[in-house]
Amino acid sequence: MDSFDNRPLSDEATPRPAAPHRELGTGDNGSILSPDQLGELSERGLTVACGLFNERECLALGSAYAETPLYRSTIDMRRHGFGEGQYRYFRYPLPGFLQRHREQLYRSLVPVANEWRAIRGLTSLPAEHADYIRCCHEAGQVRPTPLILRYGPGDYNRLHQDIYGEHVFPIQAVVMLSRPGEEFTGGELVLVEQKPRSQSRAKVVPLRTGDAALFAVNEFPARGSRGHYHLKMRHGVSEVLNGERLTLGIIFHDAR
Ligand SMILES: O=C(O)CCC(=O)C(=O)O
Ligand SMILES: [Fe+2]
Repeated sequence: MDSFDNRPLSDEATPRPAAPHRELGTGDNGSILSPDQLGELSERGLTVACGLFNERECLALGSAYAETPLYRSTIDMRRHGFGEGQYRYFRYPLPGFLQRHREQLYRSLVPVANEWRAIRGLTSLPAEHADYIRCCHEAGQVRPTPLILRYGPGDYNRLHQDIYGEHVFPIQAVVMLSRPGEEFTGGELVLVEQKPRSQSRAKVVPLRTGDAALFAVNEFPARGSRGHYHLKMRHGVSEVLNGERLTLGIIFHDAR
């Protein structure tokens, strides 16, 4: 069972000043993302949902980093040439609220994913994550991909793409669990966009605690004068200068 959900989440933690949150969930489109956010994601391959995770959820996930039984594997980034730092993939069942966020986010993101797929001439993905994950599992992609990443001073994450098999849900989320500027400095999330026959463009994504960056996993379409072209995306993290930086990654496909 999901013991994680029953753990006492301390309400006595030092209250953080509330960030001025961008509106989440207009209700009109049944999405936790506003039409503006979905439009920005669709056209630019990136949007930020401020305060998607609340303070309790961030604290709970941050302090759960040390709880080994929650994870299926722990990766030393240096050993694999991925950078410096460590990350841990959750095992199933995911903590209840993480499972709910993954399903709810999927439901909000799948219209953009399907719009991108239609431009590529690909079939639509199911509206519900449970049905999508069944397709992954049937294709042998059975290992859960949500993860927590931990970076200390000098740690960083090389530019990469999180593709784990034939099934690739084209959007992923990175949620900031730590308090930037207080708990760590440096460590910016960086996206690099590659337009065909052009030099690369970098985008630094400022995130506060609980904010989620939502961005293209491998590519997204843009309209050109002669139809669509595709921009390749890679993401990484600049060097952490001081302190400890924890993030949650939510990837919607599973891994082989
Ligand atoms: O730590 C970050 O900001 C990036 C995490 C990441 O690469 C991922 O979740 O796929
Ligand atoms: Fe990643």
